[in-house]
Amino acid sequence: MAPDRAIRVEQVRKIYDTGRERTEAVSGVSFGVERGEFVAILGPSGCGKSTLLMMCGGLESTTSGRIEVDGAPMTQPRPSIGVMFQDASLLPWKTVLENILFPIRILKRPRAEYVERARSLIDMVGLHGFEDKKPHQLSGGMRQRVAICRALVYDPDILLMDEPFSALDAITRDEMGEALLDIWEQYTKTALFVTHSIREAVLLADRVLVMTRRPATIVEDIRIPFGRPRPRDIVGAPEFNEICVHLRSLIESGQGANGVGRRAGDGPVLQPGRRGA
Ligand SMILES: Nc1ncnc2c1ncn2[C@@H]1O[C@H](COP(=O)(O)OP(=O)(O)OP(=O)(O)O)[C@@H](O)[C@H]1O
Repeated sequence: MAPDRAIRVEQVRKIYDTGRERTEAVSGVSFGVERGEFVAILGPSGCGKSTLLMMCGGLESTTSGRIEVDGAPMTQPRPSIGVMFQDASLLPWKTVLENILFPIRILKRPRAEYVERARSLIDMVGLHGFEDKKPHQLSGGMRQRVAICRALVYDPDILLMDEPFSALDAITRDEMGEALLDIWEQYTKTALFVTHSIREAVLLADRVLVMTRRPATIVEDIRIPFGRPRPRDIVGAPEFNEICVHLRSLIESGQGANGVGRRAGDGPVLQPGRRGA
């Protein structure tokens, strides 16, 4: 395994068997994520994206295949992996600061060493002055900002995010995308990010994996040609739009089920670099 490969997924398959019903959610998926890389997973609803993410976090078992994180088989959750879900799931009786510091308590780390980091994350996501508020006093976007801080406070190497902004309105969602870009530029982590939003995937990611309908396989692995720091106005560039259109057509066609997928290393379908990104 390449030393800078943070996540390696090899021929992973997942069948949910409830006794009465067998559902093949993921079928023979393979990919790698380099250290410091931000990889988005896009695909139709119900295709198995969350299942794949949970398996990478050790929160769900694989039926067959292998997942390695930092070179070791992934069998159970680890402190080096932070997770963030669609629902912020904050503790309603705790303040913003205490919610952010909650993982420190769970991991039995010395709280005093993390308070400053928690406060700087709070500032970074624009929540300065809200440290002592309770979740019900915050908007949905603010709660998700708290959840980002909570996922990052103990400095995990890898962040797994499952549609973290999908419950938000379009404007707040854009703001959250920008907040995440800001954070990324300061604390580069390895990230696996599940989203339904093509635009969000192209704005945030270094690579986008496009999945087919269930059982999910990867139909395309495309490298996003925009560097970092990523200009916020990139969303208005014709090339940005061109990539989005291409991804949309792939998802809508649902093509590739049990077929051969493309990898970023195979050469970009769009060859965007040649268009002077
Ligand atoms: N615990 C479970 N038991 C049985 N079936 C499950 C379980 N979790 C998920 N599934 C099934 O596996 C399939 C994939 O679900 P998953 O949540 O991974 O898809 P998804 O792509 O993340 O969906 P969405 O985009 O709608 O959130 C679905 O058919 C779902 O019903």
